[in-house]
Formats: sequence, structure tokens, C-alpha cells
Amino acid sequence: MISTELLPLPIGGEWRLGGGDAYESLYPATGEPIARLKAASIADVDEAIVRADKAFRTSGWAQKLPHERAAVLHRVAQLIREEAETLAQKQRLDNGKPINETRALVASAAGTFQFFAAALETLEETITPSRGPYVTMSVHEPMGVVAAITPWNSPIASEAQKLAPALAAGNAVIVKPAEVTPLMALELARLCEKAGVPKGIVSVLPGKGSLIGDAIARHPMVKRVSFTGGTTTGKHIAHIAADKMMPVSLELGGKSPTMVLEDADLDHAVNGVLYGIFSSSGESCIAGSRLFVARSIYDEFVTRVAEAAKALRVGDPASERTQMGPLITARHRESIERYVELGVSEGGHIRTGGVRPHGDGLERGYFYTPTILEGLSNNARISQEEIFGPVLVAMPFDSEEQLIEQANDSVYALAAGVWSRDFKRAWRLGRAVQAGTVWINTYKQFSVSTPFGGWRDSGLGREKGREGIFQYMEQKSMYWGTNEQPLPWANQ
Ligand SMILES: NC(=O)c1ccc[n+]([C@@H]2O[C@H](COP(=O)([O-])OP(=O)(O)OC[C@H]3O[C@@H](n4cnc5c(N)ncnc54)[C@H](O)[C@@H]3O)[C@@H](O)[C@H]2O)c1
Ligand SMILES: O=S(=O)(O)c1ccc(CO)cc1
Repeated sequence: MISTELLPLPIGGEWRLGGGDAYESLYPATGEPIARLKAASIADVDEAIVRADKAFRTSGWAQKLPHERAAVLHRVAQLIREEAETLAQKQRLDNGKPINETRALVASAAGTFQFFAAALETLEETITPSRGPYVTMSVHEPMGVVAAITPWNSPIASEAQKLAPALAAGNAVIVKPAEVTPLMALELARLCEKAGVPKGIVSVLPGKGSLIGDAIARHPMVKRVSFTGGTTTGKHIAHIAADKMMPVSLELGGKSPTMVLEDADLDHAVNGVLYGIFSSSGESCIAGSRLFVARSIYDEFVTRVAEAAKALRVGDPASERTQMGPLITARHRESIERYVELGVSEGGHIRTGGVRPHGDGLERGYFYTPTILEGLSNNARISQEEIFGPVLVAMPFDSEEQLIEQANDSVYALAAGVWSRDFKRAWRLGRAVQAGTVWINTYKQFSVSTPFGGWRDSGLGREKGREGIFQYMEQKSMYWGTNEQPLPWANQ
């Protein structure tokens, strides 16, 4: 247990208990409580937002010069690094990811603050070509109060990805973490305050999405929502945004194809396919959950992937040897089990996995074995719907045309992988596949300097990259008259 005390929340500049129901955050590896807190209430939502608006207008945060705000963000990055191990251990307890993964997430959060500090400090406004006796400039202003609504699968990284650019842009930020993983947002708010972000600029409101997330998105003072989560919730938020005429960015689900051609480096590809689907227990929006393999190498390749999947070390997230931890909740594991049953009822057969592992105390947590299904078409429901777990559907393909048609036959278009030694074929497929991110001879690599986002039901807008800061700014064009020449109606 991290603390037996109820954890206070930063609400409008004050750390106090939420006004909602008390609940416990559970360690997915054992089901034991690790923290207790009271969720935010609707009254907390209003208070946090009204105070955030005041802090935006009066605290001087928005008026700081870029290098001054950047210095504060650099301090946040430094504080994250100073507390990296404690944060990584807390993140492990909060969502059950193996410690090696949570260390990487914490490092990426620090890198994100550093990157957006640099993006802010080097941001240049534009002088546009003049078409008259004036100089025209395009400048950017902060929006006011913006909201970050995040999922449970990579909390510190998802939250830093929104908080850092939103703060860099000069806004006040309301963070709504997933109910089951509230700890990292609380830690980031604490570190922001310690680094010099004024009180009231960052509030954290954990609680039920349909209540607290919904109320935040609907609040008239919230000027933008940056949302990461499921497509159904994303569409709901898009409707709210349409009613308010509010810009919104949506990082949603995926069902990403990985394509292995007969000329691929098979050792490398086996490893890439495994990592693509089974790291983070498959609880990853960009999980490579549909595997297409050239028919001539299909049997050999899938046999190698299945053998390697069986050998993955599933277990204690605290151990550095562990490759796959538990799933987030018992309920989520049940949903994955139902999908696997559905796959079998649709005619698929389980090549490996499909069960809960036993021994070493694993029965206490929400563990599931790495699972591969075969014998299904790309039209099967489990080939089309996001499972968000360690379940791979393997399918052979006969031609590049058929491969592209099937890879693109999905409502999702978040990411894709191509494995081939032939540069021209890899290029052709990489260009033809519809996805926000394509990895060639690698998978699940991220860089904060590269834009990320999805097409179709996988989302709207892009996070990260230098342009990521513009999500949180309004654009303004300014015309400066340069001579005394009268306007057409002068003296009339
Ligand atoms: N594209 C990406 O970058 C990315 C990254 C990680 C996860 N995801 C997606 O996230 C999903 C898994 O996360 P999840 O189960 O937490 O998603 P979710 O949509 O259930 O919840 C995400 C967040 O939205 C809140 N929420 C839920 N209902 C809401 C409502 N009616 N109004 C406002 N807020 C609401 C939740 O409390 C949570 O904070 C998967 O679909 C995954 O693909 C996408
Ligand atoms: O793999 S995931 O944890 O789902 C994830 C989180 C954030 C991003 C965006 O950089 C991509 C993948």
C-alpha cells in the first residue's frame, strides 16, 4: 500500500479530498489496494474550472515570456528524472506494467516536458506576404482552460503528452485521469507546482468518465479537450465538442496490421511481431493485433512466433525479467476471454495461449497468456474489433494487392508494420497502407519529435512533434498599417 490515508487532489489551487465517492486503486498483479482516494464530484469540476480560469487570467502564467515558461517546464523534466525510480514503481503498482516498461514511460514523460520547453522557446511567429500597405503577422495565443482526458494503459506518458504542450502554450489544464489509474496525474501536478507552475493552473479530477469526464468536456469555460481513449467515448466527446463549437483532439483505438513478406529478416520479424502485440500485455492502442504473413512462409513463421510467445515470461511486474504483466482489471480480462471464445465460435483455433496462467501466485492477479488465433478471416469480429489485450490473429496472404486490401479493411487506421528486406516493396506497402504511423522493419518505436495520431475511427488531430503545441493555442492574424494612405471610404 502506498498510503492508507485518503489521497488529496489538487483542485483549483488547493490540495484536498475530492467530494465524490471513496474508492481504492488496486494493484493488478495481486488485486490488493495500493491507494485510497475520494473521486472528484461535479461541484469539484466546476470549482476547479472556475479557479483555473481565474488563475489563467491573473497568475501571470500565460504572460510569462516563452523562455521563462520553458525554464519551469525544464524544471518539471528535471524533477521527474530526480524521482524517476519512485515514479516508475508507483506507475507499476497503479497499472501493473512491468517495471522495465514503467521506467521507460517515466523517462519519456521527462523527455516530453523537455521537448515542449524547447518547442516553446524556439517557436517563431510568421510574417506573411503582404498584399497592401500593411505588414501581416500570424501569431498564437493560449486558449484559457483546456482539458486532458486520459486512459489507464500508459498514464504518465499520456498525461505528460497533453500537460507539457498545454502548459507550454500558457494554458490552465484540467487533467481527468482514468478512474483506475489516478496516481501519475497527481504526481505530475505535484511536480509542476514544485517547479513553479502557479497554483490553480493544474487540477486533477479522477472519477467516473461518464460523470466527471463528461462534465469537464461540457463545461462552458473549457476551451479544448484533448482526449485519449476508446473510439466510442471519443465520438461522444466529439458530439459535445460540436455542440459547444469546441476544438477537440482524439487519440483513439486501433487494430493495426503487421505485414511480413517472404523476404523479411525472419529473426528480426518474429521478435518485432511479439513485441508489437504482447508488450504492455497488448494493452496498447498501436498493438500489432492483425498479423498478415506471406503464404509461402506462413507455417514456419507462425510456428516460430507461437513458440516464442509460449516462452514469454509472464509474471511479477516488479521483476526486471518479466516481459508481460497482468491485465488492468478482472473485468477487462473477462472481456478478452469473451473475445477469444467468440473467435473460436467464429471458426478460429487457438494456436497458443487462451488461458489464465497458474503458479507463483499468478492466480491472485489478472494475468492471461499470450494468445494466437488462426483460421479466421479479416472479416471475423475478432479481426475487426479492438480487443486491447494479448491476442493476435494470424492470417496468410497471397499477393500484395490482397494484402493491402485486407490491411486497409478496418474502421481503424492508427498504425501498421511492414517487414521486408526489399526497399521498394517496403516503400510501396508503407505508402499504400492507411495509418497514422507506419513502422518498416521495426515496431512500436516512439519519438516525441514525431507527430502521432490516427485516421478514421482511430482519431482526429496529432499530438507530439513541434506542431503539437498548436493544439493548445488559438491562431490570430494581425495587420499593421504601414503608411498614411487613406482607406477607400476616408472622408466620406
Ligand atoms: N490513440 C492513442 O494514442 C491511444 C493511446 C492509448 C490508449 N488508447 C485507447 O484507449 C482505450 C483504452 O482506454 P480506456 O478503456 O480508458 O478508454 P475509455 O474511453 O473508456 O476512457 C478514457 C478516458 O475517458 C474517460 N471517459 C469515459 N467515458 C467518458 C465520457 N462519457 N465522457 C468523458 N470522459 C469519459 C475515462 O474515465 C478515461 O479517463 C483503447 O481503445 C485504446 O486504443 C488510444
Ligand atoms: O502503446 S500505448 O501505451 O497505447 C501508447 C500511448 C501513447 C502513444 C502516443 O505517443 C502511443 C501509444
